[in-house]
Amino acid sequence: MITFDQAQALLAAAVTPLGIEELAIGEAAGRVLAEDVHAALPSPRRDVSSMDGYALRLADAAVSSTLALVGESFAGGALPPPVGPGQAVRIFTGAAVPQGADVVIIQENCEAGPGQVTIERAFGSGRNIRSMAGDFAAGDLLLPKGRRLDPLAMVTLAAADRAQAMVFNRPRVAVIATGDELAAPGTARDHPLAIPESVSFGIAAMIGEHGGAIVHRATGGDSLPALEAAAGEALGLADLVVITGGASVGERDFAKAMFAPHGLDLVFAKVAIKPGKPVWLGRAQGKWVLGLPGNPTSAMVTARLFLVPLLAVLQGQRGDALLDWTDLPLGTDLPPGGERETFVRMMASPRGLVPLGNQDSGVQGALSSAQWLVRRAIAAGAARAGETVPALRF
Ligand SMILES: Nc1nc2c(c(=O)[nH]1)N[C@H]1C(S)=C(S)[C@@H](COP(=O)(O)OP(=O)(O)OC[C@H]3O[C@@H](n4cnc5c(N)ncnc54)[C@H](O)[C@@H]3O)O[C@H]1N2
Ligand code: MOO
Repeated sequence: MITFDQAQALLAAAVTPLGIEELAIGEAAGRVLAEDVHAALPSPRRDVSSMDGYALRLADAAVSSTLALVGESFAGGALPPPVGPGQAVRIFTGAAVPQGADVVIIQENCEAGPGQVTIERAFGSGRNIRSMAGDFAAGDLLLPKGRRLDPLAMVTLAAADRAQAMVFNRPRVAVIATGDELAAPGTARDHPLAIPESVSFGIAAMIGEHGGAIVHRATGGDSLPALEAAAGEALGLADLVVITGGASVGERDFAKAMFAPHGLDLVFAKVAIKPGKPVWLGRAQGKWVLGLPGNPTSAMVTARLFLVPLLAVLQGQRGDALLDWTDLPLGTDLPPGGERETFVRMMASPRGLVPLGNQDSGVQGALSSAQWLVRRAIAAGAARAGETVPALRF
């Protein structure tokens, strides 16, 4: 059996990004940039006021002085006239600072009269002026290739004055859940031998959060001919097929077998991890196939550890960038590690991380309380409360 690191290296070596396309900015949220984005303009474009008030010369800014109002400056309005000695311009937030002015006194410290303004109160040392290009200059690199256009990056993209962006294609993903016992949520109560099909809903949500588009969903029983047909249909529609269940060694574990007539080539199968040992990755008809164990906790842990990096690489990112372990303190002692590398489901507490009480691979009830996966090496020694351990956001 290969180790977790070996499996990650095989994934990174085998998988390459999908194609790229140009999208209008309004369509690009959530995509990954396939180009560097440079600023077309400086920001701010010129010296602008950061407050509503009066622009004047610092030399004229004594308390009780009265200045002649010679114009006004609005954001997006005409450029104001210059300010000379003894003069001021009415100014608003974001508006151009007139030539000659080097301070804006906020209006709360002034009293305006007809054609004039008097500085009534002492003001602080701030000039209330944002300098031209103080944020970025024209030509500056604002967003690198590989950056996901999350809500914050969307602001930066628009500020670069870009109407469109080159982005990686969204991976089209098919999700197949297998098992004769599975029934659609809401219907299991009607069949004494059925259980709700839960896993694919978590997997589909994770795919959506990481930039994939679900193009097909199916639930298959445990009959091989029907599963072979389902595999063919999914391969025809998607860049990636995620199949849950049937990954182990049971008589009706057909997840790999159903892709065999479609030319399945395995990248790896079986990894020395707990939970999730039966996870496998392959390629068939030029499409990726990721097999996850059916046990709900195992499926979600292996999705976080393999599906998320796989989606990242398909979208031009480094898969290991999504495996960003942080050292965090334990809130309790941990027993020694076993013969498989273990990913312990943990919650944050004021004392540090504490494991969920039930670490069984089949857990569904407490799964929503799991916030972190703590990595425990094969045969790791016991860990004490207060020690730091590598943790990954689950
Ligand atoms: N003799 C051995 N038995 C097992 C081994 C082994 O090495 N030797 N490995 C175990 C491990 S580890 C795991 S993990 C499981 C995974 O097996 P499968 O991927 O074949 O999963 P299934 O048998 O199909 O299902 C396991 C369990 O999960 C439930 N399930 C499956 N799919 C769903 C779903 N979509 N929604 C909700 N629940 C689901 C299923 O009913 C089973 O209870 O194998 C061990 N066995
Ligand atoms: O590896 Mo399985 O996921 O332990 O139960």
